[in-house]
Amino acid sequence: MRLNGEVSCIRHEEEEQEEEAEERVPLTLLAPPPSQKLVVGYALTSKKVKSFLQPKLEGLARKKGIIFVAIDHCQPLGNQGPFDIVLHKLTGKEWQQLLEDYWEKHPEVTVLDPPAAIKHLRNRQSMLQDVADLNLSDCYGKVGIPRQLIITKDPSSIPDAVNKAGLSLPLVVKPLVADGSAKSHELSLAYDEVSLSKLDPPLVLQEFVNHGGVLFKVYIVGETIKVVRRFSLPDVNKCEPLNNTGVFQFPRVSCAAASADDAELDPGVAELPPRPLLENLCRELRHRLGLRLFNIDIIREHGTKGRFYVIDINYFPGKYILLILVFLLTLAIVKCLAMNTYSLISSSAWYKASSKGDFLAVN
Ligand SMILES: Nc1ncnc2c1ncn2[C@@H]1O[C@H](COP(=O)(O)OP(=O)(O)OP(=O)(O)O)[C@@H](O)[C@H]1O
Ligand SMILES: O=P(O)(O)O[C@H]1[C@H](O)[C@@H](O)[C@H](OP(=O)(O)O)[C@@H](OP(=O)(O)O)[C@H]1O
Ligand SMILES: [Mg+2]
Ligand SMILES: [Mg+2]
Repeated sequence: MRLNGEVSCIRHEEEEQEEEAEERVPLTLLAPPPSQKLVVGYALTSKKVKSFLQPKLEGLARKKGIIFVAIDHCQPLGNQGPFDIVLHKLTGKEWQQLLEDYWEKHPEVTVLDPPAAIKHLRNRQSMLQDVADLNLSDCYGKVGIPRQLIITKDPSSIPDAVNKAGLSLPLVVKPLVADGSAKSHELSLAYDEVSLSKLDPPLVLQEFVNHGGVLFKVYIVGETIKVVRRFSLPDVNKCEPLNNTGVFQFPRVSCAAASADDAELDPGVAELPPRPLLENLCRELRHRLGLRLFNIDIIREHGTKGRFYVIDINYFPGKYILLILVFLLTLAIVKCLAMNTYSLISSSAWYKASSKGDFLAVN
């Protein structure tokens, strides 16, 4: 079995993604007529521009009739463009207001994704609410969220609150706000009750779920789902939690550049979540969240076959950018078709290719 986790060499991962996309996506079938251009306005942080808008991607997009144009996020959007699609990942009320004002006047523009829907993911409580409400359970497994407690003030009351809620130690301590800032990714593990009163709310305290040190990153791009394995935190011995005391900060493990490609993993840990279960979960979340570009982090409780927990949802993640390009191309074609400017031969060929599921596969 080939493990497809994070790889240490960025180039290697880019090449792999490109090969995968080329294998799966009949890109030649996806070219709108040369006269038809799709303008994608983007409002991204400089970090995101660097990781997403790589020259190779821009070049490929241009060949397919997609042009990326930087949006000045301090000026009204109506004075810029016109845009067919607005792709954005910026926080801030001013930007949100500018975008909403623009969208109200230009409902024909595709906004990836609606600001209100993204906002839902900026709070770790509301982020997982839809997964909890969904309470998905079928013959392939069960998907829930870890038991958790939200603390907004008074750290001295935390030990009592944890006791009352019946949460067991250790607890994963996460900042309530998940706005992409470095601080919002500062997580720690709290091993004892006394240390809990030294924490700095607003926080989410989440029960640690043993999962064999491997997590699944599920990328959702429109209708497409892509799953990879990443190394995660190792299991903790819950029978002797008192061996450890204190609060330990841990680094962004899931982003760490550690390859799982050649790792010898227990098959029960490495096995991907069942595809029908993921398809069901992703379809539901896509609708409930109203998002088209996001990823979910999901873990399998160690020792179980089908007990899964969603622990994190991120908007417009950094990987699988070629899938995003393909998604933009499909939007371009849909637009061309709507305007009747796309030839029948090309469209039927494209539909044939896409309905074969060439690039919709979960693997
Ligand atoms: N409840 C949990 N049980 C076990 N491990 C957990 C739990 N919550 C988080 N982790 C571990 O901590 C890591 C970081 O947690 P989480 O994904 O919530 O943080 P994040 O900062 O939002 O990460 P990302 O970089 O994916 O946005 C996870 O990848 C996983 O390894
Ligand atoms: O692409 P993967 O490895 O899945 O990691 C993503 C994280 O999961 C996201 O949380 C990051 O976004 P934020 O920093 O905005 O949370 C996201 O940051 P990005 O927006 O800079 O790409 C990625 O680091
Ligand atoms: Mg995560
Ligand atoms: Mg996250």
